[in-house]
Amino acid sequence: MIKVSVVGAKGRMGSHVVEAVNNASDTQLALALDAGDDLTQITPDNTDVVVEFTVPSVSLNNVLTLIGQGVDVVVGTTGWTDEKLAQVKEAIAQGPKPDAQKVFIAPNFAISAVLADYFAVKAAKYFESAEVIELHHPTKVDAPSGTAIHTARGIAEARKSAGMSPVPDATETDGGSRGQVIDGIHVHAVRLRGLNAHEEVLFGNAGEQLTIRADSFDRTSFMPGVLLAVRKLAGDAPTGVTVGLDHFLDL
Ligand SMILES: NC(=O)c1ccc[n+]([C@@H]2O[C@H](COP(=O)([O-])OP(=O)(O)OC[C@H]3O[C@@H](n4cnc5c(N)ncnc54)[C@H](O)[C@@H]3O)[C@@H](O)[C@H]2O)c1
Ligand SMILES: O=C(O)C1=N[C@H](C(=O)O)CCC1
Repeated sequence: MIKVSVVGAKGRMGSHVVEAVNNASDTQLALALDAGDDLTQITPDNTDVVVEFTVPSVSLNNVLTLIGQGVDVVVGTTGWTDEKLAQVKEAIAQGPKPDAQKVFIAPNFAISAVLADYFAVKAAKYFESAEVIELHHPTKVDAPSGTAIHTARGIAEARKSAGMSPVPDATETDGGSRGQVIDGIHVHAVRLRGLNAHEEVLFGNAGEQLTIRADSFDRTSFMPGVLLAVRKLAGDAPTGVTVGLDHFLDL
């Protein structure tokens, strides 16, 4: 049995993870902690893998504490920047198991979203224009979504590798309506009661359009991906920091 502790266990995602861990035949719940709890209760004696779903403002500190505790961590919380990832790598190097520590971070655990992201990166070099629209429930604290940032960066990277020019855009007045520009790609965030987690990637050429869309209607959609990551970390996942569930899929 894989012993799993959950941090952020009372949250929308964390409570689903507790249920998924309790229901899977190869995992068992160790500790379920939330704000105000002492994370140093989590040790290699009681926990094989920690799943962390909290809020972007606290996640880095939680991960640094858990690395200090010598436990492997699956992170679903958003808000990861290159600077934060560098701090995680440094903490691993200075931590109790620098050669064995595993930290896995995924902006999205839903297979639909991971595939949409993957297909978007493949399509990127074939289209002059690209924009990302993400649509979420109105209780989400961050915008744009971590998934949309990841998608925009992937599209930008693919365009750069293909030697493409910036996306065409003659906008002279904006007022914010063109969204946030991430590595040259416009990202638009919609917050609407009734939605859960959705993303559309729009690609355009003269006379044609490709739309790639992923819809997570329910948070249960994230749980197979979370359990896959837990099993990989308890098994043959690479050491160090890995970002993106695509690394654990046969793509
Ligand atoms: N990767 C994915 O597939 C995926 C899917 C959905 C949500 N998310 C992300 O997961 C995060 C959580 O989303 P949510 O909807 O569950 O939020 P939420 O607000 O429902 O839950 C967050 C939980 O974290 C707890 N918390 C706050 N500070 C803490 C601390 N210092 N230590 C421990 N727990 C603390 C809160 O009390 C709360 O219970 C967000 O960043 C969201 O974008 C990722
Ligand atoms: O509900 C959320 O919050 C979600 N956050 C992630 C993101 O920001 O990309 C994944 C989708 C759901």
